[in-house]
Amino acid sequence: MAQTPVKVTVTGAAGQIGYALLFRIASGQLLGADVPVTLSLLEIPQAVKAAEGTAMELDDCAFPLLRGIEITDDPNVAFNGANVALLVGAMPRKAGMERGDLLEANGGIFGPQGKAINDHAADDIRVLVVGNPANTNALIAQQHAPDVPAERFTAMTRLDHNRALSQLGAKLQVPVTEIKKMTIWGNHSATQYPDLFHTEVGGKIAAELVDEAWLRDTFIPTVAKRGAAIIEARGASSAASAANAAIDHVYDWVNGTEWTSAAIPSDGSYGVPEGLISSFPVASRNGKWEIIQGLEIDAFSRERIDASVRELEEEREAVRQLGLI
Ligand SMILES: NC(=O)C1=CN([C@@H]2O[C@H](COP(=O)(O)OP(=O)(O)OC[C@H]3O[C@@H](n4cnc5c(N)ncnc54)[C@H](O)[C@@H]3O)[C@@H](O)[C@H]2O)C=CC1
Ligand SMILES: O=C([O-])CC(=O)C(=O)O
Repeated sequence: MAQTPVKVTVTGAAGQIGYALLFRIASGQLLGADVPVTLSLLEIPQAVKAAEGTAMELDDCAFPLLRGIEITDDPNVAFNGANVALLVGAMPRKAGMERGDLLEANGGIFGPQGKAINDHAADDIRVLVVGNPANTNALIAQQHAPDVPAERFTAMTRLDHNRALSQLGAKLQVPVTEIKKMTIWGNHSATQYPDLFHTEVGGKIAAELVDEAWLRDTFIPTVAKRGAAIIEARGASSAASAANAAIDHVYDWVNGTEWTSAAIPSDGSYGVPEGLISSFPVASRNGKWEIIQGLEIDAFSRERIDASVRELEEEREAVRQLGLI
């Protein structure tokens, strides 16, 4: 019997990440080379025409797995029956905007989208928030979806994870495939903590293979500030690498992995207050993320995890004050 296609909804579909993402989803890289998909493209009214142009190009690829494309400016339509939702569309920070302005603008986007997911998505809906500030946008959406299991709302730190793999691989002159157990903790922001104290290369702990000054003064800031460095170099924020990370996140969530990084609702593990959507070392088993337990956290790591978690708490408090959750 023919397999029912999986409905994948992408918001901000006409944006630069959307353009890098949709073709890869349609080609089977998001879920697997044997899984048919339908795409639902959600945009604001002014960008619907551009999304239609992207849909024309998707048609022109004649992807064997692509069974339909829907384009809409109505979240209730876009999320109706959705199995996977990639929330990419967001208001980017502009000159003169404070964090609070950004949180408020995005609350207006992610609250209604969370509600539409709650009311219309399929029972197995999985949500990945890419739009910044990703962790707190995910929290806002989740808080508007009380009927959806809380752990189905996640935010993307896989790009940070991949950046960390690449930086370490270059430093040690090893292929990224030889690096195991990389971990990003905390917020997808400059306070994030890429942790090499549990990372293994050839069976050795990575932090012991590099000098402390490089770890502290080069590796951590390079990974944490890579987004800004890309903007500086390219004149636009990361797009293909962000789309690639979104593909990695969902593929591993659905198909399983023994170790990666994802921002998922905290259950209180490692002193991260329950409910915050914070990045952890995670495995995925039977389609569910699990926080990897039992890691020793030394004072160096503790201080950095706590700083990033504090920022997440401040963001949560700010959106509470704004009445967004
Ligand atoms: N978590 C991560 O690692 C990363 C996150 N990002 C974030 O991803 C977001 C998207 O980035 P780009 O694609 O480069 O931006 P972009 O500006 O090229 O595209 C955003 C699209 O979202 C649409 N949009 C705005 N409000 C919407 C709404 N309410 N519903 C549906 N669509 C809406 C816009 O019309 C636009 O087409 C930004 O917030 C960016 O900061 C970017 C890179 C990495
Ligand atoms: O920094 C930005 O604005 C885009 C982003 O999230 C990243 O590249 O990590």
